Amino acid sequence: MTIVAVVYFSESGATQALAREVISGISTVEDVKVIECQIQPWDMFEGRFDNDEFMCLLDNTDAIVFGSPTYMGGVSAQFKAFADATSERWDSQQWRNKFSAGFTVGSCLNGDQANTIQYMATLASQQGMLWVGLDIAGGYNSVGLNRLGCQLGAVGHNPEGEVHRSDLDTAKYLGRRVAMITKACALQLQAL
Ligand SMILES: Cc1cc2nc3c(=O)[nH]c(=O)nc-3n(C[C@H](O)[C@H](O)[C@H](O)COP(=O)(O)O)c2cc1C
Repeated sequence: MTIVAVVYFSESGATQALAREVISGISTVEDVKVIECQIQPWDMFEGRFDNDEFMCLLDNTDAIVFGSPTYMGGVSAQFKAFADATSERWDSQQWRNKFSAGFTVGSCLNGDQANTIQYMATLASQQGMLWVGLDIAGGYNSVGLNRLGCQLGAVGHNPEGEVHRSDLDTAKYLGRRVAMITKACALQLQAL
């Protein structure tokens, strides 16, 4: 069975709302199992992410979707601590050829969310993973998906505590896209 994990940090729930949409998009694809992995404050020890069980779960996946709020134009410290912990998989390129994608949310309409997604794509590349962006031209979707025009991943705007409906739907679309691509290619990639 194809397994897709959604790894995210969320403090006040907006990134979690996007994560739940990504998960619901993944769940629309038959024979794909989804695992929700939320980075918790108690996973941090002296500034480092330390949760072996969490990391081992991710080892056994075909794809990992990353999520973080945008903090000061980048990922949150808690997500970065998780990213730093993946360095233990880096030297052996243990996560090579897993698919990956990313989502984020900020309280500004253009609060440098794209920079957060760019970092996630860099992390994925460092791990030899394959990045899946959006195949939706911003402003050209009949139901308003990708209204913020970021094709590298799903970006949300959370002006007053609630993520815009169209951004939630975009996250769901991205989850389904990752699941479909992963399901179609995972076996061939494992053989490489
Ligand atoms: C320390 C900090 C830095 C932030 N920096 C940004 C930012 O650079 N751009 C932005 O649009 N929003 C920024 N925000 C707003 C958060 O991204 C926004 O509230 C988001 O919805 C939080 O996600 P969460 O509800 O999953 O915790 C910042 C919030 C905090 C607490």
